[in-house]
Amino acid sequence: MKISLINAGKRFNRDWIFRNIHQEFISGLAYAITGPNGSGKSTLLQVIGGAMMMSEGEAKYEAGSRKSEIHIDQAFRYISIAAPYLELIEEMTLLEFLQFHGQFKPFLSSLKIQDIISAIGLKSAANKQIRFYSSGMKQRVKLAQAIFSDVPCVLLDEPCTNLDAAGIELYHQLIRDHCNNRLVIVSSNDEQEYKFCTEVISILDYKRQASSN
Ligand SMILES: Nc1ncnc2c1ncn2[C@@H]1O[C@H](COP(=O)(O)OP(=O)(O)OP(=O)(O)O)[C@@H](O)[C@H]1O
Repeated sequence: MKISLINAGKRFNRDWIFRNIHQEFISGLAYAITGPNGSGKSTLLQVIGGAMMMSEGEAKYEAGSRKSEIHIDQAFRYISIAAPYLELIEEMTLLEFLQFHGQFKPFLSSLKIQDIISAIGLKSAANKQIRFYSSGMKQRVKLAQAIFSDVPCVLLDEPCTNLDAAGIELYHQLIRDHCNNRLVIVSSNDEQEYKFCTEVISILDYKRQASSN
């Protein structure tokens, strides 16, 4: 998969959050979007994922062995995202939630739902409603939903939110085991969340241009 941003800019009302981003994101590489609180990391991640319109410029999505171009309306089929602002369906148990999710976005074909539940260490809570989960347990579910979806691109916004040391280790394990040949983009200001990323993009580089234009 390849995502290309061409002259991408986003503003809210009169404030440009970023401008003039020319960047390619290519499968097999892991990218970090870094910057302080409120700098626009989540906004950029949503623009990349096609979940938020940009204010200027364009995004191009290509997938498959022939790198066929995908219309932005269909990009969601190729992309999964875990983010603090995305809610789980808390009335469901974990088992129900994963079964439900899998109907819309299938999981990696080598894995059964029980394997996914075991992989995130929530076997004993599989039949408990998610609303009774701790914040760290919910974060594990969000990571599973994104990383185990059978898509070429995984977007992770502050992936270690609420995770304890074991949860952080699990996160890195999931990345090592399941994300090698995929396109991974992490939005974070915490180095331990993106230490595996070889490409680091500082949103501040695109804010200077935003404020001087
Ligand atoms: N829907 C919106 N309408 C207006 N302003 C918004 C909207 N969404 C975000 N913003 C503003 O855009 C800026 C960037 O927000 P964003 O959430 O992308 O930052 P961030 O770098 O991800 O922050 P954090 O590290 O705190 O999560 C902030 O000033 C925020 O208030």
